[in-house]
Amino acid sequence: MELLDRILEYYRVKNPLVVKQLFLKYMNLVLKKNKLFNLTAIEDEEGFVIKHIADSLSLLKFIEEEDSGKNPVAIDIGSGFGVPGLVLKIAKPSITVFLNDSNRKKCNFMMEAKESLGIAGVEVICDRAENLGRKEVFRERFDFAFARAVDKLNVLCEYAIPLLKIGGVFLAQKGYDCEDECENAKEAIDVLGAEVLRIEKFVLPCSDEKRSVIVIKKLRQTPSNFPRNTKQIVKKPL
Ligand SMILES: C[S@@+](CC[C@H](N)C(=O)[O-])C[C@H]1O[C@@H](n2cnc3c(N)ncnc32)[C@H](O)[C@@H]1O
Repeated sequence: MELLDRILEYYRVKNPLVVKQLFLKYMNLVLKKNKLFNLTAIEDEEGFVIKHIADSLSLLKFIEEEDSGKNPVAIDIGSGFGVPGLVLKIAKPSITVFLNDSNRKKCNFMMEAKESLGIAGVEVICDRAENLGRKEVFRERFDFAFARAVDKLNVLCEYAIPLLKIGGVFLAQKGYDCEDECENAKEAIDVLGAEVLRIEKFVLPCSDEKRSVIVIKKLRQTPSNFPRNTKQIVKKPL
C-alpha cells in the first residue's frame, strides 16, 4: 500500500518493511473485528492509514523531543482498539506501552491484537484510569501519557497527571481549535502539579486533516487527594 509507505517515510519510521507488515496485519484485524462489534467509524483502508496510523505517529516527534534516552514507559488512556498506544509501539519498539481502557470488550480486542502481532512490551489494563491513579503500582510511574478522543482536557488531566512521574509528559491529541478547552483546564493542570508547555498545530501528511497536540509537563507531585473517584469527577470536574 503506497499511502502507508509515504506515511512511514514522512515520520522516518525505522525498519519500514517490518513495520508496514505489522500495520497491515493490525488494520486487517481491526477492520475484520469491526464487522462484529463497533471499534471505529472508519471502515476504509485509506481513512484508517491517515486517521488512525498517521494521527498516532504524529506523537513520535514529541516523544523523541522529551525522551531522555532511556526506554520510556507510556500509558495510553482510553486506548479503545489501540490508538494511539499500540500504533506507536509498532513504530517505536523501545517504548513499553500500557494500553488502558475501561471497556472489557475493547481490552479483549487489544489483547488479541497484541498476541496476534507477537509484540512484547505491551500490557493491557482494563480499569478506569482514575482508579489506576490511586494504586501505588501505577501512580507516578509513567514517562508519557497519551489520550485521544476520551474526554475534555480538564477531566483527562485528572486521569493522566497522577500517573506521570515528575518530569513526565502528557500528550493530549485534540482537534485544531482547542484553545478554549486548554484555557478551561489551566487551573486543573496547576492543581495537579503540571503546566502546559505548548500547543502544536499541524496537518496530517497526505491529507488535509488538521490536528493539535497539547504538551503538558508534570513539575511537582500530585496532591494525594487526586484523582478523585468517578462520581466526584463527573459531578464536579476540576
Ligand atoms: C471514543 S473512544 C477513543 C478510543 C481511541 N483512543 C481512539 O482514539 O480511537 C474512548 C475510549 O475511552 C474509554 N474510556 C472512557 N473513559 C475512560 C476512563 N475513565 N478510563 C479508561 N478508559 C476510558 C472508553 O471505554 C472508550 O474505549
